Amino acid sequence: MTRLLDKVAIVTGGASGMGEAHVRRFVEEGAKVVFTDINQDAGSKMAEELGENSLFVKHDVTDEAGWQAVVEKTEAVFGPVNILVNNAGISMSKSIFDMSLEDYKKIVNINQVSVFLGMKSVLPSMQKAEGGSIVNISSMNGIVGGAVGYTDTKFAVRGMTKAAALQVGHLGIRVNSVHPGVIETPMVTQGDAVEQIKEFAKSIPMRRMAQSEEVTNMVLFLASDESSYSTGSEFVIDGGLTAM
Ligand SMILES: NC(=O)C1=CN([C@@H]2O[C@H](COP(=O)(O)OP(=O)(O)OC[C@H]3O[C@@H](n4cnc5c(N)ncnc54)[C@H](O)[C@@H]3O)[C@@H](O)[C@H]2O)C=CC1
Ligand SMILES: CC(=O)C(C)=O
Repeated sequence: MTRLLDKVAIVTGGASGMGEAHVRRFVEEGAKVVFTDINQDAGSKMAEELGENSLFVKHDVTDEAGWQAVVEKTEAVFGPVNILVNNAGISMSKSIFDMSLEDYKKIVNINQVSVFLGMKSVLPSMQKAEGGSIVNISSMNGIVGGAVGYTDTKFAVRGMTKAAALQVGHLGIRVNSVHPGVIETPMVTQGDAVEQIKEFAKSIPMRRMAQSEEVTNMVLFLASDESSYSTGSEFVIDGGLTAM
C-alpha cells in the first residue's frame, strides 16, 4: 500500500463522510496527511487514532488567513505540499423562492470561494515540491442541475478547476474535479431530505447509493502519479445518473 509513499497531502472536511475516507486511505497508502475541519472533536479523535503520519488542524475553509496557517503548519511538520483535496462542503435544499441572499452567500463561500482560497494558498508550496495534484470535489450537480445555490457552486468548482489547470500545468501541477452522485455520508443520511433521497436512490441506474470508499478510489488515483497526464478534467462517479 504505497501509492502515495512520502507524499504530503492536505484534505479539507476530513473529519467525516468522504473526507474521512480519503484521509484514512491516504495514510494507509503512505502519505503524510494534514486534515482540516470545523469539527474539532471528531478531527482530534481521528488524528489520535491514525498516529504520527496525520495531523488535524481546526480550520474553516472560508478563512483566508487560516489557509496560510494550515500550509505553514504542513510545511513545518511534513514538508512542502504535494496534494490538496478541496473536499469540505455543505448542502442546502431551499427553493429560490425561500433562499435569502445570506443563505446564498453562505453556500458560495463554503463550497466555492474555499476552493479558490485552497488552490491559491497551496500553489507556492507545490512549486517548492516541484509539482502537485489538486483534486476539487464538485458533484453530479456540477454536471446537471439540482438544488439552487448548491448546483451553482458545484458548476463553479468544475469551471475553476479547468481555469486553474490551464495556468499551472507548465509547473507540473495538475488540477481535476470529481463529481460524485449520491454517496451515503452524514450529508445525506442526517439531512432533512433523507427519505426523498432513499426513494431517489431506487431510480439510480445501479439502484443504490455509493459508499465513500468508492469515491476515495477515484480521488486516490487523481492524487497519485498514476494520473500523471490528467489535468483540467472531470471524473464522474455516480452509478450512471448523469448518463440518463
Ligand atoms: N454525499 C453526497 O452524496 C455528495 C457529496 N458531495 C460533496 O462531497 C463533499 C463531502 O461531502 P460529504 O462527505 O457527503 O459531507 P459530510 O457532511 O459528511 O462532510 C463534510 C465535512 O465538511 C466539514 N465542513 C463543513 N463546513 C466546513 C467549513 N466551513 N470549513 C471546514 N470544514 C467544513 C464538516 O464538518 C464535515 O466534516 C462536499 O463538498 C459535498 O458537497 C458531492 C456529491 C454527492
Ligand atoms: C448530489 C449531491 O451532491 C448531494 C446529494 O449532495
